[in-house]
Amino acid sequence: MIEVKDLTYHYRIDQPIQFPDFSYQQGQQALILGESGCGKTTLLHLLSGLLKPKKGFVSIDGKKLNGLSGAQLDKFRGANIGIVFQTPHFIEALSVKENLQFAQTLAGNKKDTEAIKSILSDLGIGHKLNDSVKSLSQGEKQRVTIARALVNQPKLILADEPTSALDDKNCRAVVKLLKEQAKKNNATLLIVTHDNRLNDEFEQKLKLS
Ligand SMILES: Nc1ncnc2c1ncn2[C@@H]1O[C@H](COP(=O)(O)OP(=O)(O)OP(=O)(O)O)[C@@H](O)[C@H]1O
Repeated sequence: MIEVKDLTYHYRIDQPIQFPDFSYQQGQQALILGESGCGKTTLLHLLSGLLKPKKGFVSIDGKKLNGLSGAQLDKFRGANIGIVFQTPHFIEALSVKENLQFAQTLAGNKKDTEAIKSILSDLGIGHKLNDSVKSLSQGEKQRVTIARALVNQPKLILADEPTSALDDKNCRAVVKLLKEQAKKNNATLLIVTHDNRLNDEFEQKLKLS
């Protein structure tokens, strides 16, 4: 489903970041672990095509991201990849529903309020549908971030440190939600983190150094 080979990136040419080769099948769930600064966010941006590798490739469903133009990449990402970013960012002037509808439109899909209601209800925030995102608590914002990553039923879900700011209870809840939602859609789930609390939750682990 996803394959990474010879992947190298650098922000400064004298400081290359090399990543190990790996591949995961459709529906697999894995943790990508590593200390702060080792390149986790960089890897996630490479996997989603937000950064272009200096060497090597990322291939998703047999399609090498390097070969796609900017516009093709945007479309491919919208249709196939859901990203849970480290810090939630929404269009503040819009409601939860409108933010999620916007994500559907961006991916080239029709607005589907029923699908939005269903995901929000799975995430325990169905009653927040028409609320302004500005009015949400941090934990609720985190759930809307997850909802936005899932709303287009992506084949691949990438999450960047989704639990590092959460207490133990919410940490367990967010991991459970991500795993359940990925399973429901048979999506591949990759979580990059330095949160060791997630260690026991996943059989598949990849360590970056
Ligand atoms: N825009 C940038 N310009 C220059 N260097 C950068 C940039 N972004 C990241 N780096 C450097 O690249 C390395 C990897 O950064 P990255 O953010 O991928 O690490 P990380 O493992 O996600 O860290 P953390 O766990 O602290 O978020 C770090 O040394 C960082 O300082």
